[in-house]
Amino acid sequence: MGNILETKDLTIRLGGHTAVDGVSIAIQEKHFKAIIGPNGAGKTTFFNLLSGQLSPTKGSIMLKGEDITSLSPTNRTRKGVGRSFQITNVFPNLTVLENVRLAVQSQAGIRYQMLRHFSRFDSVVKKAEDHLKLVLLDSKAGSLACNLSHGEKRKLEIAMLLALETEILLLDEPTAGMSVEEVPAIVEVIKNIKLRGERTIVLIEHKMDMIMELSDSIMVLFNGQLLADGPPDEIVKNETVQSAYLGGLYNEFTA
Ligand SMILES: Nc1ncnc2c1ncn2[C@@H]1O[C@H](COP(=O)(O)OP(=O)(O)OP(=O)(O)O)[C@@H](O)[C@H]1O
Repeated sequence: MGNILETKDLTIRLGGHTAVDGVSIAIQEKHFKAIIGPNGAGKTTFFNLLSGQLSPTKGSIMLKGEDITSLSPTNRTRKGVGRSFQITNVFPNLTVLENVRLAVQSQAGIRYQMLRHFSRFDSVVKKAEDHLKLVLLDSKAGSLACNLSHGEKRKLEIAMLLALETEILLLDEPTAGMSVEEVPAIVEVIKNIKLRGERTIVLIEHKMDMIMELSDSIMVLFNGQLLADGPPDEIVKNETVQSAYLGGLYNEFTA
């Protein structure tokens, strides 16, 4: 399978600091890549560059061979690069199903005026229900989004991201802020998405057991630079990576 996403010498300076420094990677179609690195390594900044929230100082981003470096986030989503919604994109006073339905509707480009006939759009509802099943949230379809637990809200965000039907999913720490009990469910959700084999997934995470279980490959950022990129078993044995983590995240890395 060919590369779906590539970066070449991707670099950004922020406030006099090079947050991402000359990163060149290639991600194959349907691949599951994790991005790890100590706090401040540049992981989120790298994601912001991929999704278009930030523009690089130098370098380029290619999607299936097309240069998308100067495209807006919306246009990148249209082309197939989807990033998980933040809680702020969720309508708190709509039900879970209505939130996902609106995301499906926006992807399908159905016009606002047609919203009143929305219940007739069986296929839209069906798609929304499928996405909710995949994220194990179908039992909460009728609940108001504001009444969900933190973990359930993260699942809803993922369902809304799935609704955009992008080939690439960028998941930025989906377990952030979750209680220990909530984590296995989100791992299950991401595993389900992976098992469907339809998407390329790029995941930022700190939880090493989750990364080891899900990833085809792991890239390690350190001080904005690409320290290593390879299969999980190679990465955990990599001495440079181990010593980088000795700086403070050693326990996390070996957990
Ligand atoms: N807007 C900004 N202006 C100046 N510096 C920034 C800005 N955004 C990020 N940085 C700096 O860039 C570096 C990389 O930050 P980034 O948030 O990408 O790291 P990270 O690997 O995602 O960290 P964490 O694991 O803590 O989320 C940090 O030193 C951070 O302070």
